[in-house]
Amino acid sequence: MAASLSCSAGFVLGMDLGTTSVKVVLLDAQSKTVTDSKSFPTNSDTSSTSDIHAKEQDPSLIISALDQCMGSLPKDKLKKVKCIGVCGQMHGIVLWKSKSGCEWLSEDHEIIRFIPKDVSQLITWQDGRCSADFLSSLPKPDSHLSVATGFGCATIFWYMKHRPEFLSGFSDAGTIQDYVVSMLCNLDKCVMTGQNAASWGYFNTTTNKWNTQILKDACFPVQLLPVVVESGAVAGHTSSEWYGIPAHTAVGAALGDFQCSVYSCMTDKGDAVLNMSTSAQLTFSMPAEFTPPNSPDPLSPIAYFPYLHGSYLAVAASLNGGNVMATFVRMLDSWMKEFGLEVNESRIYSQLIQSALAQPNTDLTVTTALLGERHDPTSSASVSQISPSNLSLGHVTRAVCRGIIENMASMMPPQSLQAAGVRCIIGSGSALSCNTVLQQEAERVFTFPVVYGKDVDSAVGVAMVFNDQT
Ligand SMILES: Nc1ncnc2c1ncn2[C@@H]1O[C@H](COP(=O)(O)OP(=O)(O)O)[C@@H](O)[C@H]1O
Ligand SMILES: O=C(CO)[C@@H](O)[C@H](O)[C@H](O)[C@H](O)COP(=O)(O)O
Repeated sequence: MAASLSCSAGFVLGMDLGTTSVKVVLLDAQSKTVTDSKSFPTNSDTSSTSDIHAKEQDPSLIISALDQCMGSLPKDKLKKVKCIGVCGQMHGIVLWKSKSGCEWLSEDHEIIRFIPKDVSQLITWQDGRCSADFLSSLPKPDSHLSVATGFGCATIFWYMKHRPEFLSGFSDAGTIQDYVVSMLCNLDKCVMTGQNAASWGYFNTTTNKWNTQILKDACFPVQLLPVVVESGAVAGHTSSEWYGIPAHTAVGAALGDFQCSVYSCMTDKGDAVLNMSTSAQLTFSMPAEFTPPNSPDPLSPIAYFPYLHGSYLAVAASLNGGNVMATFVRMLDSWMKEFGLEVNESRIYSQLIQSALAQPNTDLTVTTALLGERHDPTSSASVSQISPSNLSLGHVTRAVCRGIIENMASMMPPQSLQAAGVRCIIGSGSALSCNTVLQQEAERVFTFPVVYGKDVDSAVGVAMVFNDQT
C-alpha cells in the first residue's frame, strides 16, 4: 500500500515530461516559491516504419532532455531535495523489461544518471493508427470514458492484432512519466495513478480499477497493466543518488500533466483553466458530490477526468493546441529552406507574433483541427474566406491563432462555462504564455477576464501537490 508524501524543509523537484519539452522546477518547501526552473525541447519524434499514422517518440531523447534540465539546476539545492513529483503527457504508452529498463551511469564520480535500455518507443497520445473501424471492434469498456486512438490500452490492442511478437518482449508498461518513476525507484512493477490510468481507457474511475475481466476475455495481456495507486501517493524512493539528490528520496506516483497545470493555478471554484502546450485543455472543477455517468458519450467534446481526493475536472481536451502553431512554423521553415534560407525557429515565432499583433483583425478563416478531435475524428483543418488583401503573415497568423481558440470555444462554449459558475479563466502553459496573439484571441472569444499567473504550469503544479501533502 502506497504511503503519502511528506516534504519538510528543503526543496521539492517538480518534473513535467511534455510532448515537446521537459520542464523541471525547484520549489522551496517552506516559502512555496519556485527558485529555479529549466526547460529543454526533447526533439524526440521518430518516423515510424510500421504505419504512416503512427506517432512515436524516442525515450532516450526524452531522458537526454531531462538530463540537460537536471544538469543545469544548482547542485547545492539538489542535495536538499526532499521529494520528487513527476507528471507528463497522458494517454501514451512505453513498454520495458522490468529488471533492465535502464542502465545507471556515473560520470566523473559526480553525476549519477540513467539511460533507457530495454525500452520500446513511446507511442504517444497523437498516435492515429487505431482507426474508427478498429476501435469499434474492441470490447465495450466499463467506464464513463471512451477509448480513442493514442490511448495505451487501444495501442496494446493494436499491437495484439498487428504485431503480437512486439508485446512479448516486455514485462512492464506505463506512460513516460511512470517509466521515469519506475527507473528512479527501481520498481519491480510499474505503479500508476488513476489520473494516468483513466487516460489509457478500460479503467473505471469510480472503483479505481482496470476492467480486468473485460480485458482478459479479449485475451489482452493484463500482466502489462500497472498497479494502480491513489493520486498523491508515494511510488517509492530513489534507489541511487541522482544528480546529487540523495538516495532514498521519496518519489510521488506520476500524475497527469493537465491535472497538474490546474493545480498550479486554480484557487477558486469560479476559475476555469485554459492550458496550452502541445495540445490544449479548457477545464473547470466539478462539485465534490459529482459522480460520472455510467457509460461514455463518444460524441461529447467534454470528458470528466479524475483529479485529486475523488474529485473530477470537466475538460475539453483538444488535440490541436500549440502543435498547430508549431506545424505552421515548421511549414514556413521548410519553405524557406527550399529558397536556401535558414531562419532560427524562435525567430520565426517572434516574427509571426509581431506581424499578427500589428494585424488585430482578419476576415481570413482558419479551422485548426489538424489532428481531428477525439469526439470528431474526421474533422480536419481548412482555410476559407481567402481574398487578395488578407494573405499577409499578420492576417494568416492572426487567423491561425483565432482558429485554435475558437476550436476550444466550440468544445466548451462561454455559455456552458457561465452555466457552470465560471467567472475567470486562468491561462497556463508555454504555448499561451509565449504568444500574445493567442492570449488576445482567448480574451476576445471568452467573455471572462483571462489572467496569466507567474510560475503556472504542470511542473510547478506537481511540485505543489507533493509539497502540500505535508
Ligand atoms: N519561441 C516560441 N514562441 C512562442 N511559442 C512557442 C515557441 N516555441 C514553442 N512554442 C509553442 O510551445 C508549444 C510547446 O510548448 P511546451 O510547453 O514545450 O509543450 P509540452 O508541455 O507539450 O511539452 C509549441 O507547440 C509551440 O506552439
Ligand atoms: O487529452 C488530455 C486529457 O484528456 C490531455 O489533456 C493530456 O493532458 C495529455 O497529457 C496531453 O494531450 C499531452 O500534454 P502536452 O504535452 O500537450 O502538455
